[in-house]
Amino acid sequence: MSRKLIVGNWKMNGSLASNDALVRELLEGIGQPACDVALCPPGIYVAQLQNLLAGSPIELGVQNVSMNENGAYTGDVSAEMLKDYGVRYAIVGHSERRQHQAENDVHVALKAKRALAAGITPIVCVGETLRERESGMTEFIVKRQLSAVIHLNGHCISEIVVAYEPVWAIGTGQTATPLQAQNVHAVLRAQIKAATEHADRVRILYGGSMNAANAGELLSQPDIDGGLIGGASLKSADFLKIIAAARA
Ligand SMILES: O=C[C@H](O)COP(=O)(O)O
Repeated sequence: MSRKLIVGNWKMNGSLASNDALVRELLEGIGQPACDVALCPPGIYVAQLQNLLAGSPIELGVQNVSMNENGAYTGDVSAEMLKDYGVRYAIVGHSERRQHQAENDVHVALKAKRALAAGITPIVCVGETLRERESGMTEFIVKRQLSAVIHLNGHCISEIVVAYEPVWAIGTGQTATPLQAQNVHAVLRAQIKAATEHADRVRILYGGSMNAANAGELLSQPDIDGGLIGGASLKSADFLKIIAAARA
């Protein structure tokens, strides 16, 4: 497996001043990381982050991308526009967008397609709610979510990143155990293997209350290739510790 990938998803947090301070602290402490690292600020700060991260080992990502090409889509930002700003990754299908913006599997698959067409790597989020887990539907839900993306993107599937984010673990402090996460990652890995002979290129990240204390054990699981970090990515010391825990 290739280098691990650690992605900070700032969600709707930050300001010009606090972004500047956080990125400077990260750049002072990061050295030569043993993994790939990216930050996904709110879209309005993409230009600021492009400048702050220039020439650094940290790449730029975004939290969303339009499912449409340029045109009459008020309020949308296209993958082509994001590419203009040096964006390397786009999170698609985060559960907060599925829940609050009514995004469905088809929207997510289209967003992944637009990102790939623009040369941006989509980070496709999948994950079950607590009720779905308790009903024994975890495998069915994550496979359904990923299969929509596979169906629309065909052989390009080897170019995506997948993030398994159990909804019940996001922002709750209730992390999936390493075994719970590994079991779902193994299911996703098998699904990707059935879709492409290049499945080994696809990194599967874990997200959901990953922090400096639990990152090492989660990242040591055979099918966990990195992390998608929310709250802990807003604190430079914590995020740097997670980066340090991510060795190939
Ligand atoms: O995108 C990140 C995930 O939603 C995880 O967020 P969290 O680390 O705050 O639980």
